[in-house]
Amino acid sequence: MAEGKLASELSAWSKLQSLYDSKHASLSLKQLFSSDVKRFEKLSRTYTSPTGEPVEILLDFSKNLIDDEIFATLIQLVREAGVEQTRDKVFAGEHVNTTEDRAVLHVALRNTGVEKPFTINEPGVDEVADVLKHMKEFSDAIRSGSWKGYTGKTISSVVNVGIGGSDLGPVMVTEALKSYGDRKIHPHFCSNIDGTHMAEILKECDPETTLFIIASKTFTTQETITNAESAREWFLKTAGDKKHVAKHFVALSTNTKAVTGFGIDESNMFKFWDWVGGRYSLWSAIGLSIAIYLGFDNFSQLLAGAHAMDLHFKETPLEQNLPVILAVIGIWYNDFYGAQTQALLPYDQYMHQFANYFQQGDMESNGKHVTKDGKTVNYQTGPILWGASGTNGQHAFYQLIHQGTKLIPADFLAPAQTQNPISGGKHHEILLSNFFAQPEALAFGKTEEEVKQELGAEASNEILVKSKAFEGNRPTNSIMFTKLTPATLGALIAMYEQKIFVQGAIWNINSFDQFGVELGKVLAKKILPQLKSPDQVTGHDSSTTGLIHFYQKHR
Ligand SMILES: O=P(O)(O)OC[C@H]1O[C@@H](O)[C@H](O)[C@@H](O)[C@@H]1O
Repeated sequence: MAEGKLASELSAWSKLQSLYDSKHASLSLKQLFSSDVKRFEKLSRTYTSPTGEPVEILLDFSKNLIDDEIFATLIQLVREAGVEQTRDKVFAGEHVNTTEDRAVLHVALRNTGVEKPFTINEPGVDEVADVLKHMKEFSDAIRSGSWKGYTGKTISSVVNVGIGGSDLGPVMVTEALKSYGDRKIHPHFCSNIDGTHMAEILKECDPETTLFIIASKTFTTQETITNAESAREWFLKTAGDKKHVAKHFVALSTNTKAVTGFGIDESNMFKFWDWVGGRYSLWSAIGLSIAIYLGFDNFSQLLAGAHAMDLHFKETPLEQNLPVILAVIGIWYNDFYGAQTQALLPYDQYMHQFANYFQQGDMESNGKHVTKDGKTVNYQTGPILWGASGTNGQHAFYQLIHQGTKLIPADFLAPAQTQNPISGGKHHEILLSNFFAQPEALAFGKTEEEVKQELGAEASNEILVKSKAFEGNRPTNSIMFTKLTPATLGALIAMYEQKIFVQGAIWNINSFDQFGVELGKVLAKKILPQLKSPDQVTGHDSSTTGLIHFYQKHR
């Protein structure tokens, strides 16, 4: 076990460096495939959910710049870094979030009412079932119409007011599982402090039929509290009496005092615990808007799908373990090839928020340069994560992935079955043909010879030949699943969560704090009162002062 060590001090790390040095110039996907007809068989894994609804996920990682020796050494790195021991500490409720002295137990949120639950003894874990029950009762009441607004009408708009982890998960999941949603209920998500966000949402809502869910782990986040106050002001303008707030405002939080201070009744508060990180909280009470929109059964399926992936992650040998494989492939490019980014490219329109969601999940978790022992790392940590849904990305940024100067490892994801087989399934076949074609083109490219053959008479135009050639050898993972069901989505999210965990454990950083977001918040609070007049603008550099003065002149 590697406590206290930088990843670069591990012997597998040095071995990977020398493998990179000796092999990278000659590693060719074309050659790797032609020399081994069983490459796909060897370098792909099928996940079958060990519990719950049947979920099948195929991870094909054969189109990566690895051979047997590199893959084995990457797995050795996981062992040497003590990832399995750290994983077991997480599941045992040890305080692996050391800077905040907290357990990290989002796995406990999806561990209730499932087959083969883990035994986790941490205060609060025994309350999970009660909160889920409360969420079920409440979401059922909203959906059935038995919960009435202050004038006796049923609820038709639900506005989740939250930001970061209290927004992105519900936004992504309600979009991804829209085909399971109740179209009589319109979900809205207000996150930005920009008044435009709330103002535009309120234009679509009626105070008599709108429920506001104030979602904030801390209940101190400036954006959320300000948005919540404005929503309450808007509501009271019509409703008049403050007693009506109880029918239209509920809170999701760990902070009872601040919730009741805001005027929300404790019985309308859905609690969670400090061992739930914001970016891992969609499984908690933060998922209330999901449960209302999809129904509690679908929400439970989402949780059960994630639990099944947790079981796989905890119990499957490293070489067969999906999150582990994704993690080490990512490290290979991030730390040895110098790749700066990682693209997530789902070929499913419902997943159009997936990359946005994991921008917080990955970048807030692993955007750290200090190890758990306070040392500064001498290697790259978290990648820049980005992406968009296919085929839209193809017509926008794929040019750079295919022919640009940067190496962009990319995960392609797609369902075998569409939820919308319009025009006899024609759309889905076209979509999937693109999903299959892009990784193939990226891996194998097109030689100048092939271009010349195609060009015929124009083949003597050397510039054209060079411009039309694709060098290939650009790595991808392809991830296919049967259909985007709630359980499948739960498994996919958990798979990436655990991938992020494995990478953080190898880099020996704390993936569960986020102090990097604090400084800007503090400075903004200092600046806010200074905006009133130019003579109050003090204590800044000339650039910041100049910008504030410009605003004051033109407001
Ligand atoms: O849920 P809260 O407490 O309002 O926090 C919202 C977000 O606040 C941000 O500052 C944090 O970086 C996120 O991790 C968090 O999700």
